[in-house]
Amino acid sequence: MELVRLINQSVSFISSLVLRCAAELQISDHIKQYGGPMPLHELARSIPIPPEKDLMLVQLMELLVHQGVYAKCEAGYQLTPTSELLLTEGSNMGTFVSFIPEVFFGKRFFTGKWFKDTDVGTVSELAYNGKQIWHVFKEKPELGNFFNEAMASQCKESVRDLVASHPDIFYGINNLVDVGGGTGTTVKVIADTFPGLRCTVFDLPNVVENAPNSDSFSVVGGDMFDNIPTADAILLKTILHDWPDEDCVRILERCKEAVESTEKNGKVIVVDMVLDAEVNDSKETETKLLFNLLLISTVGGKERTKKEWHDLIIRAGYSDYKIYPARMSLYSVIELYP
Ligand SMILES: C[S@@+](CC[C@H](N)C(=O)[O-])C[C@H]1O[C@@H](n2cnc3c(N)ncnc32)[C@H](O)[C@@H]1O
Ligand SMILES: O=c1cc(-c2ccc(O)cc2)oc2c(O)c(O)ccc12
Repeated sequence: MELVRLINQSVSFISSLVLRCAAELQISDHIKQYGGPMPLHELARSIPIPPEKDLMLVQLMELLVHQGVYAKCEAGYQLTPTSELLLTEGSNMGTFVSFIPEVFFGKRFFTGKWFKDTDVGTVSELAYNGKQIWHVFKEKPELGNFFNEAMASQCKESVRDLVASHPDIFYGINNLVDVGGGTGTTVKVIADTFPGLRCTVFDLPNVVENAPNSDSFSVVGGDMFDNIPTADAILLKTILHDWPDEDCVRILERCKEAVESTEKNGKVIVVDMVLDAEVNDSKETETKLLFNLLLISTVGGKERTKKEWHDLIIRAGYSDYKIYPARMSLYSVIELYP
């Protein structure tokens, strides 16, 4: 068993690559368009791939069926709720699963040498002359656009989950600013769900300049460490996990100032992982631990336990907070009250 476990883990990188391959070949879209269980040869011709590679496609599908990403019956391959998430006309998470950080940071990730090196800093700082990824993205817009699209492509699903599980969070507020909201995917879903709510996306100028023109939300460019537009509610969705504690305290202080300067009893809504929250699924804890390592190494952030969230919120001067358990996704909602 131990040997199998070790070998399994050492070849597990293939799982990420095969998933990326399925996304790039748009296998989910082809099966959906076929309209029923899709035989292998139909899938192969529809993609299309050269007939000499059919056998390779069989092996790829075998693994994905074994892992529950696709299903198979006698007549052919079928979608499962997991592979439906890759549908272009649906959640469209293809860009997210295609985001392989090696493209950004080279191969320095988690090598023994990297651990032993006296060089400290994130892999981004080591690969790009001491620069944080947010600055690299400004200089290399093609990398920045890929990252923003990857974030946007996982947003739809997690925000739909958020508004469905916790609609009450948005009741009674007139305006909301999504700080670090990228190109507006999150605020679009929120504004479409709550049409009376005025929404603004706030992010670095080089990011919001790529936001689509929309009647549903407005756009402001700026730096969240300097000044955040005032609002009844500030949303921080997967922002604080990018930063070490001292920076999070600064961001939370700016957010507190922004919600305190309105007439309403404002609040800050944090959407992020809670490492020791109740879990719905056995994969959840492992996924949180994987993300934790990813963030520590790429941006110098981390996922946090309930105690770490408590300490951060109190240090930033908030009087109270409430953690809502995650219902369907990895993310919990934490409401902060000034
Ligand atoms: C992990 S992404 C989260 C995007 C989005 N909230 C989501 O849930 O997908 C972090 C975002 O923070 C933005 N960001 C980084 N530094 C920032 C700063 N100093 N001021 C404003 N936004 C910043 C990035 O441009 C990026 O869009
Ligand atoms: O540096 C990253 C990388 C990711 C990432 C990696 C692999 C995927 O299939 C998707 C995403 O996500 C990040 C993230 O969410 C973040 O807040 C900062 C950095 C990164």
